[in-house]
Amino acid sequence: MFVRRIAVVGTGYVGLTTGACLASLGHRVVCADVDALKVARLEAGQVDILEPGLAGLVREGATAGRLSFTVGARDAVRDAEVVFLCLPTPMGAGGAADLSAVEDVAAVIRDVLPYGCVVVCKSTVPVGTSTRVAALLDREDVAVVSNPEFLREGSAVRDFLHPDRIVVGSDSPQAAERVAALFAKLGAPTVLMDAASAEMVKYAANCFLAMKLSYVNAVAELCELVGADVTAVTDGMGYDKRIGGSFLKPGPGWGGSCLPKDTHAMVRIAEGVGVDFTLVQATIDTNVRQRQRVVDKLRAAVGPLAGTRIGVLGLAFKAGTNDLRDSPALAVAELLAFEGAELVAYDPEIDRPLVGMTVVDDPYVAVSGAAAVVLLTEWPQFRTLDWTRVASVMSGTTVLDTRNHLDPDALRRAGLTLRGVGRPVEVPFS
Ligand SMILES: NC(=O)c1ccc[n+]([C@@H]2O[C@H](COP(=O)([O-])OP(=O)(O)OC[C@H]3O[C@@H](n4cnc5c(N)ncnc54)[C@H](O)[C@@H]3O)[C@@H](O)[C@H]2O)c1
Ligand SMILES: O=c1ccn([C@@H]2O[C@H](COP(=O)(O)OP(=O)(O)O[C@H]3O[C@H](CO)[C@@H](O)[C@H](O)[C@H]3O)[C@@H](O)[C@H]2O)c(=O)[nH]1
Repeated sequence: MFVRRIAVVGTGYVGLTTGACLASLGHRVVCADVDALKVARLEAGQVDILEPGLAGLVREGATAGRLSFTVGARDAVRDAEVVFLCLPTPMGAGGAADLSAVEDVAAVIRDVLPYGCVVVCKSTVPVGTSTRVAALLDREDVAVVSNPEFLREGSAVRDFLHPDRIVVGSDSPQAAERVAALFAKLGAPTVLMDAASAEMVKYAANCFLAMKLSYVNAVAELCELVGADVTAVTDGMGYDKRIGGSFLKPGPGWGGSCLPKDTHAMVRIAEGVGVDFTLVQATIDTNVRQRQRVVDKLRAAVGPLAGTRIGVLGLAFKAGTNDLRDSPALAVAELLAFEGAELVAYDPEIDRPLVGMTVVDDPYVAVSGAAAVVLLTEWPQFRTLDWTRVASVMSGTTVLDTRNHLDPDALRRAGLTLRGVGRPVEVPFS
């Protein structure tokens, strides 16, 4: 394997994982960020995001002299053969992807890139961004490659090192081969294509995943009305290999730093070429409805929410992460707070104050005095709470489990009334 000198710009979930994993494959990697404090912490071996295995890889890479950190992109790229752009592309005005960080960095590095290096866009970006980056770089000797990333938060290192596939797109086949070769050791299926198609793969995949989730949430809604149990329904569906059993769990709506912004961006991309992508818009609308459904169920169970104490279990957008970006739990909490509910929340990985609620560091304090408890994130430890103790400190008896995560028998034994999603009003014994 060729050992390459690599620069990674942006040390967030994608950049830090990319840098640490490429260093673990033997490459020499410099990671750059604008955030000087973050760089200082990384230099000291401190990783602030919750990603199993990442801190270990960062320390190993640094100790072996293969991984270093610096502030600002210019110094990082001076000596690089390959430059990965792992920059944020958040939802901008009107829902389109905001490409300013990618464009700023392209403009900042253009005159210091070594002759013949390759610039790789790993950020999720609309079709045409590679061409735009190439125009900003304005360097005939520098090829631009699209290499979308498919890792999930909470399993970033595992997903990076054991990907289902690697997608590499470029209008320069040689540059695409050069980038694909960096990952050769992973032995993953590698799909080479043109840049536009690679850029589209990422949105098409994320929108499909979001559509699957909105579909299952809509099926769950129907199940409640017709008297079916969505758990049995998805079990029966998932054995069909064409459907697959994963991504079929209903919940309080999907969230996180990617699916919400990428679905909105896809709608805008379609609009830009005169297409009304109603399927993706309906996926978004169905998702927004799920949050209101949680509030409606709580109101139906305990009456008007103004002045009513609700215990909230879980704030992160899914279990296994401390990321709150576009968390459905926060969206639900905001709706509850708007109706005047008094919220006391507990999440095992969140210990900072949040607007509209009191965040506590003990689940039993969160549920104390609550007329109802709502579980919004499927942390494993919630299953093993002492539900008899929970029942003894609550003022009411309703537990709304928006993830169908809890053990109905344990709650029933504690004298609590469990309401789930897509299941009969009172969840039967399992
Ligand atoms: N988070 C994920 O699970 C995930 C997975 C696949 C793809 N993506 C995509 O990857 C991209 C990055 O996402 P992320 O979650 O890693 O973002 P992030 O917000 O976690 O990290 C981005 C980093 O870039 C830094 N940065 C911003 N402007 C900079 C600049 N001008 N120069 C240097 N550094 C700068 C920020 O300080 C931050 O550390 C996005 O396009 C996202 O859609 C994210
Ligand atoms: O059966 C399921 C699976 C997921 N979710 C929810 O869906 C959201 C997104 O989950 P997940 O996809 O695991 O989170 P991310 O880490 O944001 O990963 C997605 O977004 C990344 C950024 O683009 C992509 O790289 C990944 O492939 C894609 O799965 C979360 O709110 C989950 O709770 C459900 O409600 N039910």
